[in-house]
Amino acid sequence: MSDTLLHRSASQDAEALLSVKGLKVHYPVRQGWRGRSLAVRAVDGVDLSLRAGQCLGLVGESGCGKSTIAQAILGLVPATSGHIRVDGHDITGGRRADPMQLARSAQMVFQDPMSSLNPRQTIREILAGPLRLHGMGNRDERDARVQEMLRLVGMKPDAASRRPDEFSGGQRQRLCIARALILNPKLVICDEPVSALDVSIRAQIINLLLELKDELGIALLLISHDLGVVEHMSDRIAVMYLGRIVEEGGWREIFTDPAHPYTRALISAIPDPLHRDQAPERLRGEIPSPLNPPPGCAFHPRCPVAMDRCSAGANPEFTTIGPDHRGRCHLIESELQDA
Ligand SMILES: Nc1ncnc2c1ncn2[C@@H]1O[C@H](COP(=O)(O)OP(=O)(O)OP(=O)(O)O)[C@@H](O)[C@H]1O
Repeated sequence: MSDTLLHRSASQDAEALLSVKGLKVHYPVRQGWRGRSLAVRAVDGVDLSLRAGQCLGLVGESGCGKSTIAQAILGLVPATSGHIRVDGHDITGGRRADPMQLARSAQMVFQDPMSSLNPRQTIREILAGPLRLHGMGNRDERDARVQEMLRLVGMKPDAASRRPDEFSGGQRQRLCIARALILNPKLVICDEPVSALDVSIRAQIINLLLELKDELGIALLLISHDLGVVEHMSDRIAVMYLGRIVEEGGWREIFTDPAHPYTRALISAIPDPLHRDQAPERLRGEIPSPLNPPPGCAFHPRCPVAMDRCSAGANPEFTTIGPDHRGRCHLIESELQDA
């Protein structure tokens, strides 16, 4: 890596609200009855960096390790190795973060707003719950904060005395967003925030998240297998395949000049004619098991342009494509050498 890039990434990290370095999360499993111990390499050496006011889209097929990264950032699964810093707090390396402190720094919006709100509680009780847990404010102050949050997410004041089943899916997701923001976190992880919603209201929730990001200066980590949503929301994108980032860069780099065959295949599957200047490169087969990843480049069995060297040796290292663009692929290495 060039000195300039090293310098750039060091200065980016200095400003980063979220910094993930060399993260591995391996789940131990046993094969068969009294079988040998194996490891599911759900996350296998991931670096990520995200600044305040920025949205980083983490995209990849189901099972590639996106949710495991989110859980590790929230301290819900232990890192096997590597480091995670959230808002200046190291939450790995043996010094587990104070869960209360971490909850004030990072919160999550889940995919399914139906199941993530307790149907027996009023919206006031649901939203004020985190404030009570953290001993913040008296009853009047908590009520005022609940009203402030309802306003922020575009809900009427009388929503506070109602229960979740009185609201539509889109309104419930607004309420989940209000609950995630009530402690004033600096990082919000959105795991498939619109995929359970009607297509007609997805844009409203996406726009709300973008407005809140700008208004509050929060950092958004958007997890999705839907590149259309990621394209709409993200400033930067990291494309993940079988536990590793295979390409990352700014919005423009990823969507106008995708370099990795996996990214190209994902983009060609977006149902938007603007991105279909070439015949779609359909992905062959299923994502392999992280219990037994393919040798060489893990993507080679499904890659439409795989070469002999892709199935041999180690997974490719990152190649720098541009100032804000890098990818792991032997083809990228060869193309840059030939250029
Ligand atoms: N507790 C666990 N024990 C063993 N393996 C697990 C565990 N949790 C997840 N995995 C495996 O780790 C891999 C990554 O899972 P993860 O849920 O992080 O992927 P994902 O990209 O978020 O998928 P999805 O989009 O379906 O949520 C998968 O192969 C999954 O089966």
